[in-house]
Amino acid sequence: MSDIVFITGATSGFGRAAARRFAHAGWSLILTGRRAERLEELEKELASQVPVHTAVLDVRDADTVRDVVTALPEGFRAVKALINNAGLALAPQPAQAAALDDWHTMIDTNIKGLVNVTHAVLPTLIETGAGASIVNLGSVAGQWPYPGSHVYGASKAFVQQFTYNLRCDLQGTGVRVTDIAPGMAETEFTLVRTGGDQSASDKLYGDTTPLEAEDIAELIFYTASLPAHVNVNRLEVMPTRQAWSAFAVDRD
Ligand SMILES: NC(=O)C1=CN([C@@H]2O[C@H](COP(=O)(O)OP(=O)(O)OC[C@H]3O[C@@H](n4cnc5c(N)ncnc54)[C@H](OP(=O)(O)O)[C@@H]3O)[C@@H](O)[C@H]2O)C=CC1
Ligand SMILES: O=CCS(=O)(=O)O
Repeated sequence: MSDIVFITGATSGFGRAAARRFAHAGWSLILTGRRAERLEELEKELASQVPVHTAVLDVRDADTVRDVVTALPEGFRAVKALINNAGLALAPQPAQAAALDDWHTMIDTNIKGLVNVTHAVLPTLIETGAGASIVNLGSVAGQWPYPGSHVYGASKAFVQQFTYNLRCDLQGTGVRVTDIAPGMAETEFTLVRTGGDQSASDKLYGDTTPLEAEDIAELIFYTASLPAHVNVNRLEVMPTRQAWSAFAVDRD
């Protein structure tokens, strides 16, 4: 029987690229996200290669998360890797100009959503034992502050600390936990962050060489397919052409 991976946010970006990477390696796929038509397209693309189960899932809805996990069909229950990828940034403006709703949406998705899915899948991962993995998508924003990151960066700092704390509690179960923290990667991320501003997205990723979804998918797959005794705690990765900036000073 093939290994089984459960991916949140499989309809775009890293999640969709990860689905293709795991399929290439012969894993069975549980693909989730809110956009049903995208899930159908991906299922059509990959179902000739590997068994695929899709479920429309908003990670913010803890009851639905629980139902989807409980209702996994025979052949998809023994999950070996959970890829907690669903997430988003909103409100690129400074904190003082951001809408409270946008802050709540980031907290509900990036923190509570990730917690909802982890809590629901954890018993299965513990049953799987040695070689099982949780791969959480954090961000460089969880470690490094920058203007306009406010709640987004703070939500990713949660992801890092939750990852480390899970490691402590799961010691002895065989379940590995990793925080993958990418820098700038060209996906639909900036389109979502800017409320659909394609030119802002093109500008951010233009005239440089950002990471691609496939780069992160490769790291996700690598982390989850290492020998069972190896746990990558955190992987921070940037494009070669991205680095940190200087401290900002307010002058007269
Ligand atoms: N691109 C980047 O520069 C970086 C991104 N990240 C993180 O990587 C992860 C993936 O982002 P990326 O692929 O770039 O962005 P995309 O916008 O391309 O993909 C985001 C995915 O998350 C899903 N998603 C969003 N909200 C929800 C929700 N409430 N319930 C379920 N699924 C949801 C979307 O699916 P749907 O809309 O169908 O629900 C989509 O599949 C995110 O956690 C992001 O914060 C981290 C560092 C860098
Ligand atoms: O998480 C995404 C990368 S960044 O926009 O915060 O640099």
